[in-house]
Amino acid sequence: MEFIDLRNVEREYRVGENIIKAVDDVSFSLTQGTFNVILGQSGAGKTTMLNMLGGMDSPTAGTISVGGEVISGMTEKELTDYRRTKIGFVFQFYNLVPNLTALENVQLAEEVCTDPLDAQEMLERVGLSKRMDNFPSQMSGGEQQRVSIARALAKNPQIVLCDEPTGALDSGTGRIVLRLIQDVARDLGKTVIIVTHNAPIAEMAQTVIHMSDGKIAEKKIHRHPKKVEEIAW
Ligand SMILES: Nc1ncnc2c1ncn2[C@@H]1O[C@H](COP(=O)(O)OP(=O)(O)OP(=O)(O)O)[C@@H](O)[C@H]1O
Repeated sequence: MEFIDLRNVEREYRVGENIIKAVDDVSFSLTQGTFNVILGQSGAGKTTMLNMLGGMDSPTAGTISVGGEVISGMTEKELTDYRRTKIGFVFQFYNLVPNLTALENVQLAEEVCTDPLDAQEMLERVGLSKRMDNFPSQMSGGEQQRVSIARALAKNPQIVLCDEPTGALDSGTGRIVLRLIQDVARDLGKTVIIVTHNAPIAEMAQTVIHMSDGKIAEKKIHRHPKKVEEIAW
């Protein structure tokens, strides 16, 4: 079985009389240590998928396994533990703590994880060795996103989940951030999943899960994924 494995996953929402299938009978698998994109238009079911992979939500049917462990039937407490130890999150709007410095934001990982990586080293890896004592408000959007990447990696997670990580950045800064996620995650052997509506980003991925209307419209494997510099944005 692959590292991440989804079988016939559904997530239904009941709104009044109606049932909405945000994710509808989705099956796919992803290999450990790869760079993957879940692509889709607004309403396709990407966030619902990300929430289930990240242990914030559970499917109403089907199974999700990660590293041989079935997460779809976990209790709230088990899911909290899973989120805390196995997943690093990178969000569109960074979600840094405003009154903590860059270093302190990354050090938060040490408080919640059993096997964290060194916060200073993670900030050096993302090119911020000179900005460790800066507060988020003293940094550009791209720099704040680099702090949030360092924070996600410092947890030493198995999976890095990124929700529109370049959505608030100009294209040049977005490229730098994507290259960083790709390079640092590869060096550290992490499995990356980026959720985006931005189709060119998918060309960088080894696997693309294209979602439409809650279903998989297409699954693509790129034997030779493009470098971020080769992508027409
Ligand atoms: N809590 C909820 N209650 C009812 N319907 C929901 C809920 N969350 C999502 N949905 C519905 O499920 C579908 C998929 O939503 P989802 O947020 O996963 O899409 P998305 O691809 O992430 O979209 P976007 O890019 O706009 O964030 C949509 O039709 C949405 O309205």
